[in-house]
Amino acid sequence: MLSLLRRKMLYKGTLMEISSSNLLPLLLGSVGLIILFRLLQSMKDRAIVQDAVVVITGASSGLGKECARVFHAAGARLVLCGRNKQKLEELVKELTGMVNNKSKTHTPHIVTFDLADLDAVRSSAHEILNYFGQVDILINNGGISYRGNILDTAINVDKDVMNTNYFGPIALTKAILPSMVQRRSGHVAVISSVQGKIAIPFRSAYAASKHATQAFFDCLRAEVEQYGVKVTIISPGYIRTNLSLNAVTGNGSKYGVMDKNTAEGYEPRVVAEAVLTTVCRRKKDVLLAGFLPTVAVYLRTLIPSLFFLIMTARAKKERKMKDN
Ligand SMILES: NC(=O)C1=CN([C@@H]2O[C@H](COP(=O)(O)OP(=O)(O)OC[C@H]3O[C@@H](n4cnc5c(N)ncnc54)[C@H](OP(=O)(O)O)[C@@H]3O)[C@@H](O)[C@H]2O)C=CC1
Ligand SMILES: CCCCCCCCCCCCCCCC(=O)OCC(=O)COP(=O)(O)O
Repeated sequence: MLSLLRRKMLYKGTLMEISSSNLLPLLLGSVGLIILFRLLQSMKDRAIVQDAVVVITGASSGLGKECARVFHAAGARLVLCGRNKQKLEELVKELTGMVNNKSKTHTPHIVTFDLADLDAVRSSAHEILNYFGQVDILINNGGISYRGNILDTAINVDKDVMNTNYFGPIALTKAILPSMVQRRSGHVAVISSVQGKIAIPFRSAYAASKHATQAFFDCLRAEVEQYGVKVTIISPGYIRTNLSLNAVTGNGSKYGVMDKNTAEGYEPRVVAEAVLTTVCRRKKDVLLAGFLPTVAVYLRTLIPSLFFLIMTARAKKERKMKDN
């Protein structure tokens, strides 16, 4: 007992010595080590992406556009997908005009198709494979949101949202997957949402499409791991993009409002960089959200009755605000 006490004092004595005379060099050394570690990790990430064929859907705006910037800078051979050819061409112009001293960069290739048109999705996948011979990383990002009350929403709106957010991405994945399995290599990433893990009122079609996405890609991960194909699901909270402006309402019209939550959301650049590191580090499932949404996700699993109460109160509050 006595010897233990003495050792403790000695330990404390050493600490005191360090804190009084050597604290600054120790701190500087630790910071230096952290910086070196980060630098080595980012070099490793770049090496994975350098020259890789990376397909990004929804590359014409928001998160997809930012992912294009980040992956291009890291040296990827990009395939930029979307419906708007002009916007994609402007992005290619911007990317090819960028000066990059860190990586060898490539001129991106454009493929236009509507994710809701499954035949177009399949033929575009074949076009990409014919052109590049392979896809190393597929980033299923393109999507649309929804604002509406279930009672007033036409079933065609639910179908449209499901086609764009779920059937389109899974059709693209299924068309590209056999070539990945054959090569015993490839990575499928999907941008889901916090709403793929919890359902919030007045987002039924969107939350349903993201829950389906989570389920499909969880199944896929388990099924293709043995073939060397990796699957990553990224579920962000609000991001400052045009998502709410482009959202569809219950009667199929455009919502056209920049919501406060969206405007105050994450910078797309921050999320795009997280997508790069998440994919490079082969993470399986990543929630990119603040404190409250994270608590809400845990609450949904651990105390569902409380979560449902909170959501009912939220629906009541939102309806009241709309009525006033
Ligand atoms: N912003 C946010 O708060 C959050 C967004 N997300 C997810 O991030 C992803 C990207 O959205 P974000 O950047 O925010 O929103 P944007 O509206 O800015 O971008 C959506 C992209 O998807 C494309 N797209 C939409 N519909 C179709 C379609 N039918 N066929 C082909 N492409 C289509 C658009 O291309 P175009 O119209 O030019 O064809 C556009 O490039 C989505 O999956 C979204 O669910 C997840 C969590 C939070
Ligand atoms: C301390 C205990 C309190 C616990 C309270 C927890 C309940 C808080 C509710 C939080 C709800 C968060 C919703 C987040 C939604 C989100 O981030 O969605 C991302 C999107 O995909 C945005 O799409 P949208 O079209 O809805 O803008």
